[in-house]
Amino acid sequence: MATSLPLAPDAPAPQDADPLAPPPFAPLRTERLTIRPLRPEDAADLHRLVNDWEVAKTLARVPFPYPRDLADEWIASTRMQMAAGHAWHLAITGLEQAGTPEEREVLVGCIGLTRDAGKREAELGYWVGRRFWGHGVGPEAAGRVVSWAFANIDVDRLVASALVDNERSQKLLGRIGFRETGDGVRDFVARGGPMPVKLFEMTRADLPAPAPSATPPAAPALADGPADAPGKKILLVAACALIDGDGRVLLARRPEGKPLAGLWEFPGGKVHAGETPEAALIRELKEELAIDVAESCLAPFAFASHGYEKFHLLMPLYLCRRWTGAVTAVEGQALAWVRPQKLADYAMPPADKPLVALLRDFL
Ligand SMILES: Nc1nc2c([nH]c(=O)n2[C@H]2C[C@H](O)[C@@H](COP(=O)(O)OP(=O)(O)OP(=O)(O)O)O2)c(=O)[nH]1
Repeated sequence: MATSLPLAPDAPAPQDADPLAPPPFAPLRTERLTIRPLRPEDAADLHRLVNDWEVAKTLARVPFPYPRDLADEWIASTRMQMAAGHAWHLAITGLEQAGTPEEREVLVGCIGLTRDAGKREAELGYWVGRRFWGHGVGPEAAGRVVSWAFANIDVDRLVASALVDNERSQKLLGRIGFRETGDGVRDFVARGGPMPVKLFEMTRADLPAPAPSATPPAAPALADGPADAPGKKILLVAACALIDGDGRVLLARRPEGKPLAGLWEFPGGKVHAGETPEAALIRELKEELAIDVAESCLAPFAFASHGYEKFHLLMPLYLCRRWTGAVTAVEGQALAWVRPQKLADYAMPPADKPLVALLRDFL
């Protein structure tokens, strides 16, 4: 169990909801678990599972014994914090007697992320009820939440801590991509004072690589690679800055499961073998945004040339002010119309940085 899951509503939910906060939380599923917002009717089960010394002693902010009323208060506070985009404290549930007529959902534990918007990071905490220990619930739930977090909330780093004597939790963090960064001390309410902990962190780069997609192959490498990176293939990607009548630029958020998930990008995609960049862009804009663009409306503007770890990206960027159809997030991706001066507020892939500066000056 990572220490920092607060189960006492000690911080009032901020009133100033962040405009980048995601929409209402859609339950996350794994092979055996569902991770969803806590509901008032979870209070009795939550209280029974967490009011257990073996669980409470590993959690920094959980009192022991845990008063029954606190479970109700805590659940109510989690809903406000989530609505404000400040913290996501969620129920981990599973199915008992799955596949039988007696099948029912049971609360297994809780998992939470608390965001520090200023630092673009969030802290992960979790616990699992004692009767569910030893079944891999922790890594299954935590791995899923970590992948969701990088794709959906504005963070570049996740942090966590675990008591020095809680090796099980330390191993779990390592399994899902966290790296140990040092030692610290945390106050543990139930222990009555400070306790030594190990500190952990992970960035987007520590996420396990997404499974390869089954899309048609990109255009073959144009050259064996630039001089600074022998052997690196060149990946040709066509991208577009769509500009609306108010001079705002469309950004799309890379969805969970893709490399660089959670970063905002110019719509577009890989140029397939035999395609021109313009044809690729027209296809991608139709597939991703349901709009029709004529080739004559694509104005070449600039290009990005950037060395990623496994390939070198060559990405022409076009400007487009005319299209037909309403811009629609066909793949469920988040979209944002952004004023050129505000583009730098959005975390984008490193290749895009020079393009953002050029657009700001040009538009
Ligand atoms: N579309 C787009 N891709 C970008 C930008 N900046 C940047 O580094 N890239 C990189 C991310 C990816 O490595 C690559 C685009 O590949 P992708 O996988 O998203 O392309 P795709 O839409 O064809 O995706 P898929 O069908 O293969 O899943 O280019 C950008 O602003 N827009």
